[in-house]
Amino acid sequence: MTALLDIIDIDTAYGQSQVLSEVCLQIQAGCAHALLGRNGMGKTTLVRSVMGLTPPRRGEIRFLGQRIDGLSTSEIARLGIAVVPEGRQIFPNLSVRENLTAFAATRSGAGHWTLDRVLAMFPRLAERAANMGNQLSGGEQQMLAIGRALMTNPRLLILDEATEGLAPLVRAEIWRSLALLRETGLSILVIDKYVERLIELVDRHTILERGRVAWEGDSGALAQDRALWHRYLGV
Ligand SMILES: Nc1ncnc2c1ncn2[C@@H]1O[C@H](COP(=O)(O)OP(=O)(O)OP(=O)(O)O)[C@@H](O)[C@H]1O
Repeated sequence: MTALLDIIDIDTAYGQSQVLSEVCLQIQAGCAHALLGRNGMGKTTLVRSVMGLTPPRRGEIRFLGQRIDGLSTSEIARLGIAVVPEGRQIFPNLSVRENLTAFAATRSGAGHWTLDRVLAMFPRLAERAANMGNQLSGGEQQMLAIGRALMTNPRLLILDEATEGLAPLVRAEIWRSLALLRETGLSILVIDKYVERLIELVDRHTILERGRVAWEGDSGALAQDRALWHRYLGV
């Protein structure tokens, strides 16, 4: 079966500084995958490699069988990969509704997300639909960033530190939304540090250690092996 995303043996560098070495990661359609590792281990760089922002120096990246390393970021996004970046990056001077509709895309066979559906998923955003981006709390901004990514009707949603800096109750709300998204069959790659929540949410995990894959396996195996958490995640 062709994988949805297939990262094959990539090396990625910033100038002289090589950050990723021989990284492989595969996500099947309909699956959720977590990318784990301590700070600075190369998780965001992997996302940048996939999106063509820092293309790999070696190796291949395939999406639905098609090679995407070498394509521009906008071409990759048009194929159906949406990223919710670290730091959210919503438009402060647009309303919630405008932030969402500015990104709407119709792609047959993928998702059919509409403004109404996104607002039904995030009732807090529905209440604040007319508010400006800069009037939202951190959690609401994060929901808006996820909603905006959904409006592109992605085949793969990538979330980089979606719960970073949020209060525990808001974080719980984001985790609930991600679980609902999973139930819709959306494929997800999530970077986060809350390994217990990730074990509940996703099917498979890849742990990066200094830019290399240190471990790969399913939630059952990661849940049982606390030594892995300690060695690679510092928890
Ligand atoms: N634009 C850049 N230029 C040079 N080096 C960079 C750049 N961005 C990141 N790095 C370096 O690459 C390494 C991996 O960073 P990356 O952001 O991918 O890690 P991460 O696992 O996502 O960590 P974090 O959780 O802190 O975001 C780090 O040593 C970092 O200093």
